[in-house]
Amino acid sequence: MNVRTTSLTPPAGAIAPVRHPDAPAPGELLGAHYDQCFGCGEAQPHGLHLATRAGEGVSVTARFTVKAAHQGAPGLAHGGVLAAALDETMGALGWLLRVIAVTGRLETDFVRPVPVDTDLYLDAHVVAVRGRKIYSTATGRIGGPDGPVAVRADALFIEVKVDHFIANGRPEEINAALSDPDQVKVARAFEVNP
Ligand SMILES: CCCCCCCC(=O)SCCNC(=O)CCNC(=O)[C@H](O)C(C)(C)COP(=O)(O)OP(=O)(O)OC[C@H]1O[C@@H](n2cnc3c(N)ncnc32)[C@H](O)[C@@H]1OP(=O)(O)O
Repeated sequence: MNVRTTSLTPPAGAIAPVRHPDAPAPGELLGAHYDQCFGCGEAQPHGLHLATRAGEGVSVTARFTVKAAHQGAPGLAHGGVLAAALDETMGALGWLLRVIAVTGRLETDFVRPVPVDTDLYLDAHVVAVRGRKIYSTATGRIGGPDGPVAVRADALFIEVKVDHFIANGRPEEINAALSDPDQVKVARAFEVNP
């Protein structure tokens, strides 16, 4: 029987990530990869509206303002929403590697409660890569980029082909995304190298 490891520690043989030569310059705003994305889409009314910037190496930073719609307990962010913010931030790292990847496993530590109206300062980087497996880590701080840690996560992203979305996504959204006349937007909806 093939027993899958659940460890998020990169295995022997994992290598350092390589920033793609066409990756956006450090400090550059990445913008939404898909305008309906719950994490970053500008046209998604229920979304987190995460604003992500390229960092040095294979790293990004992001800002997320916790809104009333993101509550779990009264006045506090829902843990699943915070996990989504960490997931989305790490998801953006694929754009610096120029690979399409989806989250396979995500482990989150909730360190401090995060009140509504808080700006969460997120940073993420790829730790190592082994074949299709991308090991990443992310931290969310409150009060500023050097503020106390509120949440952190480790994740394993798995590289996929664009067929992953075409075969599994609902046809109406897939067709709408593919028929956008802006080819860069089409490419980014699926995080494909344009
Ligand atoms: C466009 C970018 C948007 C970014 C948005 C933010 C990121 C997201 O939220 S993505 C959405 C959430 N994620 C998903 O929907 C993914 C759903 N899962 C899947 O489609 C599949 O399980 C998938 C693609 C991850 C893996 O399936 P498959 O391609 O068949 O890979 P498979 O051959 O099983 O595994 C490949 C390797 O990864 C490992 N692996 C796969 N899944 C896991 C897992 N959950 N935990 C640990 N290891 C795993 C396998 O053990 C295997 O390792 P090895 O090569 O060492 O044997």
